[in-house]
Amino acid sequence: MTLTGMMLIGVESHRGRNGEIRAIDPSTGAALDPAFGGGGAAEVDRACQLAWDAFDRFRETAPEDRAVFLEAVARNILDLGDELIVRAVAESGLPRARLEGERGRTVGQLRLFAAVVREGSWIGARIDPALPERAPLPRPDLRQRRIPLGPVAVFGASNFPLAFSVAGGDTASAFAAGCPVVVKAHSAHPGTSELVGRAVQAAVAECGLPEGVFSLIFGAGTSVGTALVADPRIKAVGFTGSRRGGVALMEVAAKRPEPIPVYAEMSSINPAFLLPAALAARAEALGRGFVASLTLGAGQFCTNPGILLAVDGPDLDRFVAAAVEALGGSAAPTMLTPGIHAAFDAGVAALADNALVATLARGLDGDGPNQCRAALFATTADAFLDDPSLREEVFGSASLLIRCPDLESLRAVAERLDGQLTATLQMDAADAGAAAALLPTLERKAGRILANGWPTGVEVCHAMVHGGPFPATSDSRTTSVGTAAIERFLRPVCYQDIPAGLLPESLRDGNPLGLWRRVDGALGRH
Ligand SMILES: NC(=O)C1=CN([C@@H]2O[C@H](COP(=O)(O)OP(=O)(O)OC[C@H]3O[C@@H](n4cnc5c(N)ncnc54)[C@H](O)[C@@H]3O)[C@@H](O)[C@H]2O)C=CC1
Ligand SMILES: O=C(O)CCC(=O)C(=O)O
Repeated sequence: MTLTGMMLIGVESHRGRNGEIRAIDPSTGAALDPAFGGGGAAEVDRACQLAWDAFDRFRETAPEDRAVFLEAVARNILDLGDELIVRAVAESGLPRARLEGERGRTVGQLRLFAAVVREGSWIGARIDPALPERAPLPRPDLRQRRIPLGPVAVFGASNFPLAFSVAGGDTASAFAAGCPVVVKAHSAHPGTSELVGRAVQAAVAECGLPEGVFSLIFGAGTSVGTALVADPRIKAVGFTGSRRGGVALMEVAAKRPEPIPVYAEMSSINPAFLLPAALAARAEALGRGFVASLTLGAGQFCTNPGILLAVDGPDLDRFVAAAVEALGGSAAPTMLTPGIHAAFDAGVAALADNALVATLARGLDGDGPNQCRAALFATTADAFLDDPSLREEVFGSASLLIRCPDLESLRAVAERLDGQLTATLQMDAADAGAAAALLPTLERKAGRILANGWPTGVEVCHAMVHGGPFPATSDSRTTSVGTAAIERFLRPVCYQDIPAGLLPESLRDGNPLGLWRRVDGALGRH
């Protein structure tokens, strides 16, 4: 498919006139063709109007029809074949195998949400039949279901050009809920975005859905994203990116005459606790495992293990020696964009220049542009508690070890951490007491707590929580990965004494959709 550099507004392809966006191949620094025209207020207005016009029809599509649509999107993405992977490699610097895996995850997510839509429990049907004879007051007939919020603005993420981008988890979960989607493409991968966007656009047409179910807009600065979030027809936002960008969009959403929810996944340093018995038993293996997780994908995961906490002593020294050796031999992969590379270098330089921080190891230097030279630093618990700058995320393969005098101080540091996507316990049976003492703190701080693994690698499943208190996300009540992500885009409506003919199918007597429903308090397929 020839890339056109055009935005997709409903069924139309539309050339933007607000400046040009060109992808950069970060491995060479070369600008890639074609130039993509940036959008403006007119395109945002048109896409939002189409999305609004599509909403009432799309939200009442039968579950089977919506599932078929999600599956069509998945199939069309696969049908793009190698062209998609080649373009994504060129625009992101990520290796082919990683992008092939990410495509599999993207398609798998869409299909999983198709299964969720068919299964139907997301509708949350509840029925409390009327009790006309109840004394002293009769009870009316009350029926509840959940409906989608409305059109959703989705911001593609730079670090997952497929799985967190145009047809990524935010879009899949919004479609599953019945929300039209307007995507603001990430300017780092406009070609990948156009290809996937065309796959979605084609699926909308194939399934006979209203054109406004999907639009894709480009924009180099912040104005397109700001206008989108401010638009009164947009009712929720999905975002993965920087804390600054996420907070800016939260403010735009909060200042609207009608504020809307923003589900922003932003910044997390993902503490890993190396507990004493685990260190004593396998310090060297832990050191190597940690470096493998830290350097995976040039550390460009929001789940990257950015700080380590352990009680100081000879076992920790063994861990450090193994980690230093592994990290010292680690190659320098290409980072996603020149901007992300510059931010990484600045973050590493700030740590290296901090008088309270020691540099333990640096990875191998690269010989091309935008390469990530991994870094491991160490500091003390007191220094970490005194200097808030040490709690900031350095996006890329950089991590800070906090040497604590004892378990009590390790807990005190944990207590001062900001909200996190993950918290990791490296523990053996003899660490159970220390782990139990940490757990209440970790539950308050993190969305996912894991033992004896590393936080990179997020399973897409029903029980996953990829979320957490601020600044990990803007709303700790939800997840952006896994089937529970659909909850973000739904709200309950109660129907009181509404005549049977006007009730939605999901709430009708006889359960025509065969849903699990809570009837008079009892859950069943009735
Ligand atoms: N924690 C995480 O998962 C991630 C964190 N990052 C961090 O973000 C930095 C920059 O990377 P990007 O991916 O470009 O993220 P970004 O937050 O700068 O941009 C993401 C998207 O939001 C839009 N945007 C940003 N600020 C905005 C504003 N004020 N108003 C309206 N729209 C706005 C951008 O145009 C882009 O489409 C990285 O160096 C890294 O520190 C990046 C990717 C993932
Ligand atoms: O590792 C994953 O699957 C998710 C990571 C993520 O959300 C991110 O890096 O932005």
